[in-house]
Amino acid sequence: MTIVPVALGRRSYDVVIERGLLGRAAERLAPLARGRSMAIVSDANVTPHLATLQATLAAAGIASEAIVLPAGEGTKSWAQLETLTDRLLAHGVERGDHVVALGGGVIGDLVGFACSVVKRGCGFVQIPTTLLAQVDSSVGGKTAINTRAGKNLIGAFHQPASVLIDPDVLDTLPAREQRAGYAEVVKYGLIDDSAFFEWCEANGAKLLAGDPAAREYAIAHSVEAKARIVAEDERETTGKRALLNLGHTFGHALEAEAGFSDKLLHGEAVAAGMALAFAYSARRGLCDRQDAERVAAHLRAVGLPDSVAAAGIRASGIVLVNHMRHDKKMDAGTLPFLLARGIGKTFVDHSVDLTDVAAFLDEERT
Ligand SMILES: NC(=O)c1ccc[n+]([C@@H]2O[C@H](COP(=O)([O-])OP(=O)(O)OC[C@H]3O[C@@H](n4cnc5c(N)ncnc54)[C@H](O)[C@@H]3O)[C@@H](O)[C@H]2O)c1
Ligand SMILES: O=C(O)C(=O)C[C@@H](O)[C@H](O)[C@H](O)COP(=O)(O)O
Ligand SMILES: [Zn+2]
Repeated sequence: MTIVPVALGRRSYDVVIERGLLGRAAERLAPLARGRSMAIVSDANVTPHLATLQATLAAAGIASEAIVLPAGEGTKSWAQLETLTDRLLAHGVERGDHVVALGGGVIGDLVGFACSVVKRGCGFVQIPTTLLAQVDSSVGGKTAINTRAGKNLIGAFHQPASVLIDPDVLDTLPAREQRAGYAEVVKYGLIDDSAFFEWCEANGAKLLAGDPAAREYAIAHSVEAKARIVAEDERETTGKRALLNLGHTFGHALEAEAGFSDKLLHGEAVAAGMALAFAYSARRGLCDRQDAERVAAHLRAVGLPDSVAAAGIRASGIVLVNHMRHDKKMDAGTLPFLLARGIGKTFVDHSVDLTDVAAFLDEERT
């Protein structure tokens, strides 16, 4: 078992990582249940794991009500937020209760946001069931839904009370979703840990094939990296947490162009976005072209997109840049960009000209 503390003063919590933990989750959830029925929110593809969780709770004498929402990015919407908050209120959730988010980043982000507003805030627990959610979205308290204007534009910071990670639930996750989650694993190496990027180059294929040791190492290492950054800059005000946005300004623009649909998964968009951030850094003379090519080569090697075209997007540079103008990092008309001086040397650049980014994206298409 690995326990990673997320140190946030009175909002501190532990991330527990242990194979088979789902079947023993009642031990950790009992104190949070307070003898009341727990609402468990999940999606239609996670029902086998939902059954395991409800059975272990029932065996421990804890009642639960399942709220099963449609799967997919479209569920991070006003409509599903309304459905979910209505269901939570009908369940009788109190401010002192803890709602369980059992699913990927979509369920985690939606449930976290719902719990930040229901009765002006109730507790929640993350039990992430995708690689992406285990290495990234379940930790750190960013919660949100998407709107017509863009990705994650309506949301709140609301920390979970606990994060319970069972790597074995990934056995049922489709290969494409494993790859998408792996993009956020690679991200930690690219941000500030070149040794971890080398580990990814050597072990990424093994991890994606379901090797338990590689999987557990990647999850623990990623959670430790995220916990360290979030503890330093919980609300993304100092620039430190913004590093976790590497590849996301490009990536969110690609996702918006894909209509937040299964055509392009978040992790796939982030993979292409990270390759673009490195290629743009090289074009600006900030980092060696070999580094940019090495990043792209690793992403391609594991089957992730490394360009706008490989992400299946045909939009012009200006169309993509217009999506970027909605980015939450926008500050008095300028958009801080996550660029790199090399692998493991990501930094925030405040001098990026969006017209130049549009020109770069147009060149990149040809
Ligand atoms: N809050 C954050 O810090 C943060 C960080 C990264 C990403 N995100 C958000 O997370 C979302 C993406 O999350 P995701 O990649 O987990 O997507 P997801 O939640 O849509 O899950 C991916 C797919 O896998 C299915 N699934 C989940 N667990 C499964 C399992 N164990 N077995 C079989 N199928 C399973 C789901 O039903 C879905 O179809 C995006 O909206 C992104 O913006 C948030
Ligand atoms: O936790 C963070 O901070 C991140 O940036 C993690 C990202 O992987 C995640 O996709 C996040 O939701 C993006 O942040 P946003 O503020 O641009 O929505
Ligand atoms: Zn992300």
